[in-house]
Amino acid sequence: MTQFGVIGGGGWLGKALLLPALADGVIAGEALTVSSRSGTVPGFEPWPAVRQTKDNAALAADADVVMLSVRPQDLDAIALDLSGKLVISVMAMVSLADLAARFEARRIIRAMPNTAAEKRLSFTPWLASPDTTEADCAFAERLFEASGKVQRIATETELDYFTALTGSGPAFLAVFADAMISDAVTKGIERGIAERAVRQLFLGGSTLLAGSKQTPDEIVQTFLDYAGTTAAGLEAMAAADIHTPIARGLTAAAAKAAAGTRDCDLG
Ligand SMILES: NC(=O)C1=CN([C@@H]2O[C@H](COP(=O)(O)OP(=O)(O)OC[C@H]3O[C@@H](n4cnc5c(N)ncnc54)[C@H](O)[C@@H]3O)[C@@H](O)[C@H]2O)C=CC1
Ligand SMILES: O=C(O)[C@@H]1CCC=N1
Repeated sequence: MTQFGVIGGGGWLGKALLLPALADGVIAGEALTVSSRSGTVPGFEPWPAVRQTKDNAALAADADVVMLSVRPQDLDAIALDLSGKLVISVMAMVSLADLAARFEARRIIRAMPNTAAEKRLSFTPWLASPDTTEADCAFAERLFEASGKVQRIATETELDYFTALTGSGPAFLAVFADAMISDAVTKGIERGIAERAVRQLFLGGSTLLAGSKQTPDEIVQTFLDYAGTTAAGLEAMAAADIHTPIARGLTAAAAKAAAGTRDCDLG
C-alpha cells in the first residue's frame, strides 16, 4: 500500500483535500500520516488509523509520497531528503525547480486547488515534472478528483495564472459579495438580511452559471436584451469599466505567484 505523508495536512487546504479523499476511500486511513505543528489536529476522528505527528523526518522516512501543504514562509524550516519519492506540492509561489533543489526530488507534481475542496468543488490544475511516472500522475489525479474537478496543464506560467484565477478566486468572489452587501446596507437593508440575500444569490447565480449552456458573456447579453433593470445595472458597471479592476487584481495575484516561480526544465 502506498504510504502517503502530508506535511501541514492539518491546515485549511490539507484537510479540505484529505477528508473527501478518505471518505471516498482514495486514501486508506492506514496509509496516511499527517504532520502539524501541534502533532494533533481535529477532523480525522472518523479514520482512527490515520497517524498524526510533529516529526516531519519520521513522516518522510515512512512515506512513498509526500505532499507539502504548509505556508511558503514555513518551508525553510522543513529540510528533508525526499529523493526517490513522489513529492506533491499545493503551495503557491514555490516552483518545481525550488522544490527539486530543496528536497533533492525528481518526481514532483504541483497542483493548485482552492478551499472549495472542502465542499468537493475545487478546480485543481496540476502539472508534473518529466520524471514522474504514469502511476504518480494517476495517484495525484485520484487524490484531487475527490475534492473537485482536475485539469492537467503544461507550464508553471499557467499554474501561476491559475493560482490567481481559481486558487485565490474564492476571495475575489467574496469581495464582490461584500461590495453588494455594503451597498445594500447603505440603502437601508439590515446587514443580516443583506448577507442572507447575497449568500443565496451567489449560490443560485453560480449554480445557474455552472450548469448553463450559455457562456457567461451570452448570459450577460441575454439580460441586456431585456433592456430593463438588469441592463441598466450592467451598462452602469460597463461604463465604470468593471473589467479593469478585475483584470488588475488577477494580474497582481498572478505576478505574486510568479515571483517565486519560473518555468524550468527538469529533464
Ligand atoms: N488557503 C487557500 O486558499 C489555498 C492555499 N494554497 C496553498 O496551500 C498551502 C497551505 O495553505 P493553508 O492550508 O491555507 O494554510 P494553513 O495555515 O491553514 O495550514 C498550514 C498548516 O501547516 C502547518 N505547519 C506549519 N509549519 C509546519 C511544519 N514545520 N511541520 C508541519 N506542519 C506545519 C500549520 O500548523 C498549519 O496547520 C500554502 O502554501 C498555500 O499557498 C493553495 C491554494 C489555495
Ligand atoms: O493566498 C495565497 O497565497 C494562497 C494561494 C492561492 C490561494 N491562497
